[in-house]
Amino acid sequence: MSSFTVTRRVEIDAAHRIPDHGSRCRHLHGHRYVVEAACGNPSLQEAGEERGMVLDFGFLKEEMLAVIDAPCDHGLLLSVDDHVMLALLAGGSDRPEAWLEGLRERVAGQGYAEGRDPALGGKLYLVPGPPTAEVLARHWYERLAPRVHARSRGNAALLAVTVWETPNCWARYQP
Ligand SMILES: Nc1nc2c(c(=O)[nH]1)N=C([C@H](O)[C@H](O)COP(=O)(O)OP(=O)(O)OP(=O)(O)O)CN2
Repeated sequence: MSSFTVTRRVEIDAAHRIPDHGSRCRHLHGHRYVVEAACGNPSLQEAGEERGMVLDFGFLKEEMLAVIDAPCDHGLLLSVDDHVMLALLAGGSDRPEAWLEGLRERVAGQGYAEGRDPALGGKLYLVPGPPTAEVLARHWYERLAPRVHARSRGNAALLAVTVWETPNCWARYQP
């Protein structure tokens, strides 16, 4: 059976750290992340403005910018369990415990928390585990998949998300 795949790439700059890492990756550092989303469809759409397409590249770009670029570009990607970093940032809040509790509730409820940190005012994006390339690939897959489905009116499916941390290291989530 034939099938078609389209892939869109977005790039962001972000900082992270891997708190449990035994070497240098436990220290706060940055990456030029490259994120690729691959979408598939066994056949091309037959009507409307997406006729002849799996999914309009432009629609995929809009969804990736909303889910990845807007909350994370020039941001700080942390684990909700990174108590050291979160305690530092909470120092900028009038009510640090309430701020931390709010973040924990949002990560438990929806799988992530986004916003501004009260110390530096920068973008802060929390995920449930260490922000490795693997965890981020799975996380962005889970956020993007329903948007791809909706945006293609149920025609296309998100197949995989690939996250490049460096030009030589990448991880892919493909359920
Ligand atoms: N399986 C994974 N291993 C590592 C991850 C990861 O997300 N998944 N992340 C890191 C660090 O964040 C680090 O920034 C990248 O790894 P490292 O080996 O240090 O990369 P280099 O700087 O040597 O990469 P070059 O492309 O060679 O410059 C560690 N491991």
